[in-house]
Amino acid sequence: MKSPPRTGSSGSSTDSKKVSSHPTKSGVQKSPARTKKAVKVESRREEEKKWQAFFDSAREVGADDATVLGRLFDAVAEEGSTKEAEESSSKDTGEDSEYDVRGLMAQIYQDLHRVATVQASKAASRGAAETERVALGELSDTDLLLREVSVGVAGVIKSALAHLYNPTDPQSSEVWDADEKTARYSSTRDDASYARYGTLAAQPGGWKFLSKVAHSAAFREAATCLDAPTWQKVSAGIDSNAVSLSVFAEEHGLEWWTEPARLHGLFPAPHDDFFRRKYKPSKKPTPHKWVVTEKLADVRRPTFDGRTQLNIRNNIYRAAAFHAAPPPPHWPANRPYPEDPTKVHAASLQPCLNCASHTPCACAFAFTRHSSAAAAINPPLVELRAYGRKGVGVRALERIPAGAILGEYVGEVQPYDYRGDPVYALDFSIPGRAVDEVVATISAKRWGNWTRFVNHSCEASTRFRALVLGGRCRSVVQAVRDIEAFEEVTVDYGEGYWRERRCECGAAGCREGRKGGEGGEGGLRSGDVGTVVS
Ligand SMILES: C[S@@+](CC[C@H](N)C(=O)[O-])C[C@H]1O[C@@H](n2cnc3c(N)ncnc32)[C@H](O)[C@@H]1O
Repeated sequence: MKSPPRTGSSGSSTDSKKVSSHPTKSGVQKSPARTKKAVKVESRREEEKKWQAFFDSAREVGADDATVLGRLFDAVAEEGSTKEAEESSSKDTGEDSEYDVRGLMAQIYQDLHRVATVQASKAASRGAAETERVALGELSDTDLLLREVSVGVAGVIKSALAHLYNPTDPQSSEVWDADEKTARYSSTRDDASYARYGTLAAQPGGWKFLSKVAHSAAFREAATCLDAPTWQKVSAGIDSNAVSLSVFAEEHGLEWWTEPARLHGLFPAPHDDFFRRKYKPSKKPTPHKWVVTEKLADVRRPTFDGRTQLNIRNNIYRAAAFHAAPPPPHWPANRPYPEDPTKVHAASLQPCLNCASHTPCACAFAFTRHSSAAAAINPPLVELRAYGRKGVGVRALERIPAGAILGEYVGEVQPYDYRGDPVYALDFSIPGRAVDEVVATISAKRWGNWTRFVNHSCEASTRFRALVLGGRCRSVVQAVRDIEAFEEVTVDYGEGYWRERRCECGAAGCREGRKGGEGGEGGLRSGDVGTVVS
């Protein structure tokens, strides 16, 4: 970021200092705690993998609900007996075998994202050929997945209605049959999920929330399969993230109202109030439009200087902003000025990340969530969230692996000495040249994307990296280590940024603690922002 302001996006030439120069990164002070934590995280990941594989097999295309549930129950029973054996041996090591609530929560966000994406691709491909195939009974994987989801959502809503009609006797086998609009006997009435869904629906805004979260298979499976104490923990997680989950579903364009609308006639007053507003099919998804407030209880739009901050995909260059500006001291002699400094002029020092060409090319980032291609942006599931005195920050909603490029830092391209943005201005130097050879400023105070909200930490989880792609010089945000789900994503703004400000990152190695000490403010050079650990 601009240190008071001038720091800089890191150039490759100075990439590797921070980790080794940071005492706490050596792991010496923290190693016992970290080791224990690492073991726990690893076993949780293994557990996650196992469950994912098993959910995938249980959800194999074409399996009907009864089959899927049958497999789930079998697997849970099997899991139970293995766990018992594991628990008796883990007592020796003093480790607990707690249910991974965090992993489940992350899976719910992933499920909602996946369904929204599949719905969107389905909507985009709706055409004569598709209609014909469906008429012929040739259902695609997408159709089958969406069908499975709507059956699941309808099941959740009907169960919640059943609880509503008969809440007092959870063991009663008389249930409300939504299709026949009558009470009938069911062998599944003792399924705890009725009361669990019913309780969620009974809260203010509950039907709407339930209709959204019901799109997650992990949520439905948890509500059906978990024992009471575990469900209590899970529902606490769901309750405290209800606003976040709800906004996430909306922002990703999840079409959540179809099933409740279809079952509209079953809702008794006053619950049918829920349908007063007519929901329209989703517009374009608009991720990162809202900030979830600190207690995760509400949302607001992000603002700066009283104006709403808006999202863009690419840098905005206005030639007029450069006409009166002097050329930067480091502007290459063989290049005309003014000119868009982010453009590759004739031959770039660094080759294109994708095609290795040094001359301008037409490559573009592949926006693919789990691609390992060098030129892929893996847009992570993240949300904007208020973090106390630090203001808006970014919360990871899934685990992000080290090395992933998370996004490009974009904004308005301004001259190198621009002073109109004291907060979001990022120094921009040509990739391959020294980071302090600043040739432009990327100002994101009004236009930008979620990366502008990444707060600083002296033990950051990402770094700024300057690179060339598709005839453009770019600053991207790249993970320098694995980032856990629900952890705040942070970056190091560089020493200069904090010379006249107070860092509140709270990291053990925070430079704030060294200020005024033994003159320890030196050390890291501007833009010296860590190395990728992969
Ligand atoms: C690039 S912005 C990050 C987004 C910003 N928090 C917001 O609300 O829009 C940088 C500003 O965030 C705040 N900030 C970020 N990291 C901080 C930290 N570690 N300690 C204190 N304030 C921080 C400071 O106000 C800083 O000028």
